[in-house]
Formats: sequence, C-alpha cells, structure tokens
Amino acid sequence: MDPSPQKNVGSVHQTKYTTERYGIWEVLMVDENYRAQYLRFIHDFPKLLPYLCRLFQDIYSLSPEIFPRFICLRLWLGCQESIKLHFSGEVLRAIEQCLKEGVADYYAVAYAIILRCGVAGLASFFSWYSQQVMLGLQRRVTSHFQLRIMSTVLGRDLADKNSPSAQINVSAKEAWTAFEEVLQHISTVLTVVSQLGLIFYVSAQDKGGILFALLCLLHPIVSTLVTRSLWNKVCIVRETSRDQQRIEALTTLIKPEFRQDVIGNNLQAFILSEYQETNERLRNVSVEQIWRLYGTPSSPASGILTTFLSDLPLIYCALTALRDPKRTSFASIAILQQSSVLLSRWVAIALSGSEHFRSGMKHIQDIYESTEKPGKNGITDLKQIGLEDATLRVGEGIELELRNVSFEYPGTKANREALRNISLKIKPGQFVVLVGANGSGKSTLLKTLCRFFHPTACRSGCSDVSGQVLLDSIPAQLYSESSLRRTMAVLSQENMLYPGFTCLDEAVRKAGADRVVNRMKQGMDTLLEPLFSWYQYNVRDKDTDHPLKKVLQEMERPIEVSGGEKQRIVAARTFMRLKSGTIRFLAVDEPSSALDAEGEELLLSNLLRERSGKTIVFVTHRFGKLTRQADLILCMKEGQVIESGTHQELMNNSEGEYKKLYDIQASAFRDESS
Ligand SMILES: Nc1ncnc2c1ncn2[C@@H]1O[C@H](COP(=O)(O)OP(=O)(O)OP(=O)(O)O)[C@@H](O)[C@H]1O
Repeated sequence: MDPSPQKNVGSVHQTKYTTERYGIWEVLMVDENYRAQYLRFIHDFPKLLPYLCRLFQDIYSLSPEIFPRFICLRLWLGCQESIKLHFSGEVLRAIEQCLKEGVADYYAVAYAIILRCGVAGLASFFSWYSQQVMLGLQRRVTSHFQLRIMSTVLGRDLADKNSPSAQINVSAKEAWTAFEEVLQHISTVLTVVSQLGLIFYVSAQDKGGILFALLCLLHPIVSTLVTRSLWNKVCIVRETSRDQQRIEALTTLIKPEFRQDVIGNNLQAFILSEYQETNERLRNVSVEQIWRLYGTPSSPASGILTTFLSDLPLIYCALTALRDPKRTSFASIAILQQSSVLLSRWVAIALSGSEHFRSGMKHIQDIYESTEKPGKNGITDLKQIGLEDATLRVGEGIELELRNVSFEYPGTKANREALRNISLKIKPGQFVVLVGANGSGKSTLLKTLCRFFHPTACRSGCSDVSGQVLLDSIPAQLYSESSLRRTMAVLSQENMLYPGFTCLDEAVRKAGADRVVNRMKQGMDTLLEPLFSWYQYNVRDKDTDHPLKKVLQEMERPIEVSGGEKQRIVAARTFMRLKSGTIRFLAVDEPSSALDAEGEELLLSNLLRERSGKTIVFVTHRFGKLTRQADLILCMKEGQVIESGTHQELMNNSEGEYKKLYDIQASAFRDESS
C-alpha cells in the first residue's frame, strides 16, 4: 500500500495551490493555513452580516409569534448541558456532605435530586417543544424561499438564461439549512461559554478557575490545529487512477440495464478476467476514502500529544488534591472532570463549525443576491418603462427579421459559429419551412427567432459584428418577456412531459393523443410523470405474495409511453396554447420524428389548420407535403442560409442543396417502389 502523499506546487492567478497524491486520489488544494482561514472569515463577516439580519427579519415577519419562541428555545438548548451538569453537581455535593458528616440528610439529598430531575424533565420537554416549533417554522420558511426562487426563475428573460448571473444554484431547503447552521453555531458558542462559566464557578473555591479553564481549552485547540481535514479547505479531489475507473466501469456492467446486452453478447468471461487483471494492478495502491487517507497523521506524535493534553485537567485536579487535601471536594472534581470533557468536545465543534457558519452566511447572501427581483416586468404599463407589447396586434402574424445574426453557444468547442451572419425577413402570416443537414443550425435559428437566445458577436469576416433580431420591425430585446411569450407557441423536438400534469380534452384529439389517453386506466386523469416520494423498509423482493409487495409493485410500475406517444402528448400542449387566442407566432421543431405516418399526417394537417393570423416557422427533415405548401423554404448548411424560395423555385436549381436533399429522399421511395 502507498498512502504516503507526494507534493507538487502550482499557481493559478497568483493563488498558490498544491497537488498531493493519496492512493488513487489527487488533491488540488489552495495553500492556506488556519490563520488565513480565520482572517478570511473575519474579513467576510461585516459583508455577510446584513444578509443574516435580513434573513432574521424575514423569518420574523413570516411568523412573529413562532420566531421569538424558536430563538429562545435554541438559546436554552445551548445552555442546558451546563445547567443539567450544575444540578448533577448539587446532588453529588449533598451526598458528599452526608458522607463527610456521617449523617443521612434525607431532606438535602431529596431536594437536590428533585431539582436535578425537574431540570432534566424540563430540558426534555423543551427539546420536544423546540422540534414542534421548528417543523412549523421550517415549512413557512422553505415555502417562502421556494416561491421567491420560482418567481425569479420564471420571471427571467429566456434569452439571458446562459449568462452566469441568470443561473440560480440555490434551493429553498438550503435557505433553511443555512439558517440552521448559523443558529447551531451560535448555540454551540453559547454551550462553550456556559461550560466555561460552570468551570469558573465550580473551581472558584480552589482559586484555580482561570488556570483550570485554560487547561481545558488546550486540548480542543491543539487537536483542531493538528487534525488534518479536507472539510474546511478550498480544494478539488479527483480520482486519477485509470485502473480504479476501469474497476468501477466493470462493476457497473452488472446492473440490470446492462444485463441483456452483456449476456446477449457473451461478455461475462471477458468482464470477470478484466476485473481480476485490473484488481491485480491496483494491489499496491490504497483505494481508501480520501478523507480517511488525508486525515491519517504521518506520525503518532500528534496523537500522543493530544491524549496527554486531554488528561491535563485530571492531572491538575489530582495535584490540587495532593496540595490541599482538606479543601478538595470529590463532587467538585467529578463536575470539573465532566465539564472539561464536555468543554473539550464543544470547543472542537465550535472551531471546526466556524467554516460551516461562514458557508451558511455565504449561502444566505447567495440566496438573496440571486433572487433579488429585477424591475417590474411591465405587464400593465410597458411603454412607461420603455418596453413594447407584442400582443397589441393579436390576430395578425408576427413579422420576423434577422440582420447579420451570428450565434455561438457559450463555451462551445466548435471551430465555427452555430449561426453565421444570417440576414432574412419573414413576412407576417407566412408559412416558412427550415430544412438542412444535421447540425446545420435549424433549431438554433428557430430558437433565435423565438428570442430564446440573443445573437452573439460574429467571430470574423462579417460586415456587421453584432446582429439584431427584429419582431414587427422592433428589436426583440425591447419586448417584455411576458408579452412576447403570450404571442408565441413553441413545439420542440425535446419531448418533455411535465411531471404531475394530466392530459387535456380537445387538444389531445388534435394532436392524435386520444388513443394513448384512452388506453390508460385513469384516462384524462392519468398523471403522466408522477412525482411522489416513497420509501420501503424490510419489504423483501422474495416475498412476492406479501400484500405490501403488491402495493410496492403497483407504485413502481411506470406509465408506459412510447417515443411517438410522448410526442403526441407534448403536441397536445401546443394545441392548448393555440386555444388561448393570443398566439401570433408558431415555432415548430421537428415534432413528428417518432410519429407513424398516420400520426404525422394528422398532426401536420391540424397544425396547418391553425395557420390563420399566425406566422409559422417549421423545422423538418421530411420533404414533401410541408415543403410544397410552404410560402418560403430556407435551406441551411453549416450555420448559414444558403438557399431560399418556394419548392418549385428551389427545385429549378439543379445544383442546389435543397434539390440534392430532396432527390436523396425521393430516390429512397423510388427504390422501394421499383
Ligand atoms: N446546447 C448546445 N451547446 C453547444 N453547441 C450546440 C448546442 N446545441 C447545438 N449545438 C451545435 O450547434 C450547431 C447547430 O445545431 P442545431 O441543433 O441548431 O442544428 P440542426 O440543424 O437543428 O440539427 P438537427 O437536424 O440534427 O436537429 C451544431 O454544430 C451543434 O453541435
């Protein structure tokens, strides 16, 4: 085994980091000692504090009656260990007094025990009550933040979705967790303070309060400093062993989804021998979890030192007793011993938890910053805030124009733009068909027309570096998102069923999905993508006759919907949108790739029946009925529109791309029929 680390030093933007290897792991870690970590925390704190205050204010206004109770209970929980310990000490003292004097003082002992039990009972009651209060508050806080996040996400302009500022990486649950982490840390600090108070109080008679308290603090501080942990580091851990990756890949192949393929292709012997060989190569490399490998000290010295420090309070008590045996009380020694153990534990928790506290506060900042509401979306008075209303000309198709539009996907590795310097105009009410080879840019063009994307700068060689999309001769970005979306219906090739929704009546028939729905036991009430949580405990696979196993099988059974059936159901959603009466632009992207001939015919003719008062842009790979009916065909190649015209015009160009693609498809039919 080779757990000993190897170090390299690298640097990115002046921040140094080291690369260390532990077994199969490589750790890239910013070189930062404890001092730097705490300085970072102190530096960040004033910036984070306003967000914390805001969170507390928000939670208070959500439930002014519960919040103060919750805070008081958490503060009590922070002190209760010390209070309980104090009353345990009173019981011991009463017993010690009886032993010293040789007289059974029933009253004093009973009184101390009743107090101790009373406090313990009260502590249990408060723990239970705090749990009840917490559940109520948690529900309100998470739904408040969920609503905040949902309204931010749903209110954002679609075209901005790729910009980093538009990404929301926080969840409502995290808001609550961050609040809990902050409270937990405050409560831990309170526990430490109350334990220290108890130690001072108990050892005050020995005049050694401060010294004893310091001895108690030594152990947790030193062990926090010498214990190596990755939790509070800025680091990346990655598995670099090819052999380990191979082992994991081979193990994955026994999963049910691979079974048919693996056994069908007789790969069992190959997989087993590969596993053995790879395992043999990994014999001398540690595959232990990284946190364990990293935390293992390189020598036993730190362990010996911290053990000695943890015994220091006990040694101190022993020395005090030897120095002045008459003044020493066994009850005090027992309480101090217990306090020192508790203090040690809680100081260690407080020190290691400071990073959680900081990240909790940072999370709160992230949640507020990323859900900050932009200006009102102008649903009522768009002109006042300089936005156009796309719904004003309902009943009339939208005019679409691209001027020198280029587009490339963020972070793309392609050597050309997805769209390159495109200029075109689509008249109101036209039926336009987009054709072209795979990857030629049809879907990207359609999405740009729908303002899902903003044009990006042309890489080189364009007359105009930044292009523009115009809707009804007005730049697309001047429309309010909400008015624009009310005028557009989009049927895309991404067949996504919305979880938790049922199907809908007439629209289902128009999309040819009625047969799919009729097949289901619950018909229109079928939840297409049911989303509910369930757990099972101890219901075994073998117990096929067990009544709970049958319930489980029923819950596990998926709703069987084929690719084509899914497409029909998704199309039904578009017909629902068309019923709204405000649609001026219908964008359709290859909606029939998985449909049978009958389904395709029904869908296309029903879509075309909706033509009146709408501009339609249709992406398709299938030439024929659609392209012949189109007012305009745009033929794309490598991100550019290389030909445009009607079917007849494009067919007249014997060298053209459209004719070439058309002939390839037509020849397939000719070959089959001949
Ligand atoms: N999300 C994305 N990120 C990066 N590149 C993308 C993304 N989507 C598409 N592309 C690239 O943009 C180019 C145009 O893709 P697009 O999907 O618009 O082509 P298409 O003509 O609709 O293709 P198909 O007929 O296969 O649907 C392709 O080179 C594709 O690889």
